[in-house]
Amino acid sequence: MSHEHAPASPVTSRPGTPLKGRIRVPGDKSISHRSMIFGLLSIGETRVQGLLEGEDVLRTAEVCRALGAVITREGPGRWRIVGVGIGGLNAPAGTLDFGNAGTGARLMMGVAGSHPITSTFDGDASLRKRPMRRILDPLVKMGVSVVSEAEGGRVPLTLRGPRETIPITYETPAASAQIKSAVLLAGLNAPGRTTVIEREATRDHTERMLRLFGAKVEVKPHGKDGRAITLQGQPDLRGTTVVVPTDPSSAAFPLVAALITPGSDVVIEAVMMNPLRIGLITTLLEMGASIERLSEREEGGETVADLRVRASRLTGVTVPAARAPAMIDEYPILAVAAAFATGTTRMQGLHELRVKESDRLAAVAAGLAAAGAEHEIDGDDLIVHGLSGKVRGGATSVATHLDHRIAMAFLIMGLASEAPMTVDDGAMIATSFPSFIPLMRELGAAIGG
Ligand SMILES: O=C(O)C1=C[C@@H](OP(=O)(O)O)[C@@H](O)[C@H](O)C1
Ligand SMILES: C=C(OP(=O)(O)O)C(=O)O
Repeated sequence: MSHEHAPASPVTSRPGTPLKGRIRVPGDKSISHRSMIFGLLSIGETRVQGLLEGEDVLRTAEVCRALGAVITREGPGRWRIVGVGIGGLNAPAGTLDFGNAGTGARLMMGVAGSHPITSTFDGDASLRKRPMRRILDPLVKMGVSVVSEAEGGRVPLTLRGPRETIPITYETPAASAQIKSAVLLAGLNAPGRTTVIEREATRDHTERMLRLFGAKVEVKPHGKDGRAITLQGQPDLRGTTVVVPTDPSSAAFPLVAALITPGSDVVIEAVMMNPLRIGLITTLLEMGASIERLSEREEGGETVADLRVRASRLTGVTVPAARAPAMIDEYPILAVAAAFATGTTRMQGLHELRVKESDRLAAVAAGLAAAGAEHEIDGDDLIVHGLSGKVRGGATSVATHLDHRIAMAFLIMGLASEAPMTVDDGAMIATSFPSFIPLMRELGAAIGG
């Protein structure tokens, strides 16, 4: 059953030698999901290089197959998708099971919901707790019927698309690339112009990929930090080649590991430097981190850089709420860095963390407490009082709540704390970063089951 998992597998990390070497993390999860979805919605063949072969993306691939795409794996990270084109989706035979993947589920609600088919969405126990009303509200305005849903707009839920989808102008109620993308993807099958207004700019991978596949998209500034994105509906998307740059949200883990483990000197190769994704690097530089951006170049339409990271004395800072969209998935690992810093780090405006794979504010606070790291939650702010490099560690079972980023963050903590750290379940790491443990071991980290 989709909402059940194999028995938990605990993982332990231990303090050891400095981290040394060069690694390259896998492809970006956001772009990988989207490359499958755009492949499905195109006519002809799409070839993907550097796809993240994590469980979340593989679920999206499976769903694209159920909707009619022919998808083949041609080698490591190399995939071929033959799409059905906008308007051409097949009615799926069974439930669309997204496992742990919020991005996959929410974006595909826009895709399937805007077609005259009935589709049922489900996922694991974590996905079943996450709010979907934020996607259903705009889709209903576009003419989509929500046939049934679990209490409070959660999966399992069933959508039926209208004969003709209605183009809308919609202002997103939260800074969320998933909401923006669901509406734009639904707008692809609506005659006329669909506009999404966001008060704060969020990751722009959907807009970039729309253009790459041949859609007309206008992006205008809106207010102080926002954008208005307008799409001309029912374009002919044409299959193309997608080169997936590496995932800065995965690079964040070895990066912080090198900063907090004394004597470390590591290069993380070809990290995607999309400005809407690198709020963590900005923050760590403000904290005094030694991070050099080397050999900047283009890969897959994005700037990438090799990051040379050396162990550093970090100082606490205030992270403004306005930076949250550019580092939304990085707060758990920033909280770990902050525990090793000198002074207090205040991370402001973290309400969206409560609706991720777990309530990440609560999960981070519990993990910090188990490791003897001082912290407080003040409304939507997380405050960590740094221990100047001397974190006790020694937690014997940090509760990960089916959340990959909680698992990885506290395993990184254990590389530099005084006593080892054990997380209750490492299985979910495979959703976004299946090679996390082998790559960290390549750098000399002591992490094991
Ligand atoms: O659009 C995307 O690919 C993502 C958007 C973010 O979610 P929200 O849109 O809910 O902020 C992020 O947390 C998630 O990991 C990936
Ligand atoms: C929030 C995340 O992903 P998703 O919303 O796709 O489950 C994440 O990867 O940290």
